[in-house]
Amino acid sequence: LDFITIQNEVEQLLQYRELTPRLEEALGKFSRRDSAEVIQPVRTTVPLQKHSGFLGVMPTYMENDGVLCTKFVCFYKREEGSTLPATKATVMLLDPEYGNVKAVMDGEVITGMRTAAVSAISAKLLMRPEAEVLTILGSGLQALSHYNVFTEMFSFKEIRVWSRTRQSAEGFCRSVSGPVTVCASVEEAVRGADAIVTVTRCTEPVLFGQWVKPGAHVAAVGACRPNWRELDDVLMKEAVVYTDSREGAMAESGDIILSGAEVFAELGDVINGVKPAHRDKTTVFKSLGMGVEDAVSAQLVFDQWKAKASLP
Ligand SMILES: NC(=O)C1=CN([C@@H]2O[C@H](COP(=O)(O)OP(=O)(O)OC[C@H]3O[C@@H](n4cnc5c(N)ncnc54)[C@H](O)[C@@H]3O)[C@@H](O)[C@H]2O)C=CC1
Ligand SMILES: O=C(O)C1=NCCCC1
Repeated sequence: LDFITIQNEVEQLLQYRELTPRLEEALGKFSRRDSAEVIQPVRTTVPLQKHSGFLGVMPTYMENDGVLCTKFVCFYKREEGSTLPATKATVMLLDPEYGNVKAVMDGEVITGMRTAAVSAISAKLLMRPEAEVLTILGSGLQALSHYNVFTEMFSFKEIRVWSRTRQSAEGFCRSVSGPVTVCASVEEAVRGADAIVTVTRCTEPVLFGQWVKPGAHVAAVGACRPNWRELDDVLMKEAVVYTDSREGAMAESGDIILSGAEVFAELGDVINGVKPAHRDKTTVFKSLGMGVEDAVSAQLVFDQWKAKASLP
């Protein structure tokens, strides 16, 4: 086997049931900073000024696991009303011994599922167990993958969705089954919510601390540039802030850099038992996305693909 391209099959090959435990393990490995486990530099970002976008290159090597991977992801601000996707990604698996490409796969499903699964891990660790109300701000690709994994892993009594236009929030609700309601404003959507997922392309705060119930858990997924925001200073300063990578957060998260909020821990520190999970407090998990998440996802896709094709 020399080189394969796995495109549309990724969706069939990747299941949260198998992916989520691998991601949890990978987050723990990353936070140990052992170079035999994970080498993952902060992503290199090249501005695509003419197109209001960025190319992110995300290499990762997991020596003990024999996994060498890189993702290329372009992400864009996009004009209001644009139907073009916010991100477009390709994932490449390489043989670490010879350097040859083992597989090239479409990164859209991987990016959607691994990001949502990591947010769900943050909720498993940091959300109050009696949580009943989930709010999703945004109605795009990440909103759907977050809806799917959060409803698979938890039993919310009520799910609220807000989007910039009522039409897109209604379209989202029609595309899923379950107890979902459309909210007319962010305030209406988040007041009283136990868990809040922010998956917007906004560059100014959309979620304000004054509306957030004390003890709620926020998984903040958008605003991945140092001058972009989704959350306001009040929320960032009142909450206990967790992230996927401290270095990534200090380089890329406008919510952390501009608010001056302190990062309390990485999710991996909680998984490794070296930092506590403050479930009793308001918590923010600031997600930037990591190459190691793509690496374990791509390896899982590759293993499943090989098993399906009955290859050695
Ligand atoms: N942390 C991570 O690992 C990752 C983060 N992302 C980020 O997550 C966000 C969502 O990604 P997708 O769902 O793929 O995008 P999408 O384009 O499919 O959906 C974006 C949503 O944001 C809304 N939106 C756009 N501009 C807005 C504004 N100014 N205010 C409020 N809402 C606005 C859109 O109406 C839409 O509902 C993006 O910011 C993306 O860069 C994406 C992939 C991974
Ligand atoms: O990790 C990723 O993949 C991304 N993170 C932030 C912006 C778009 C893609």
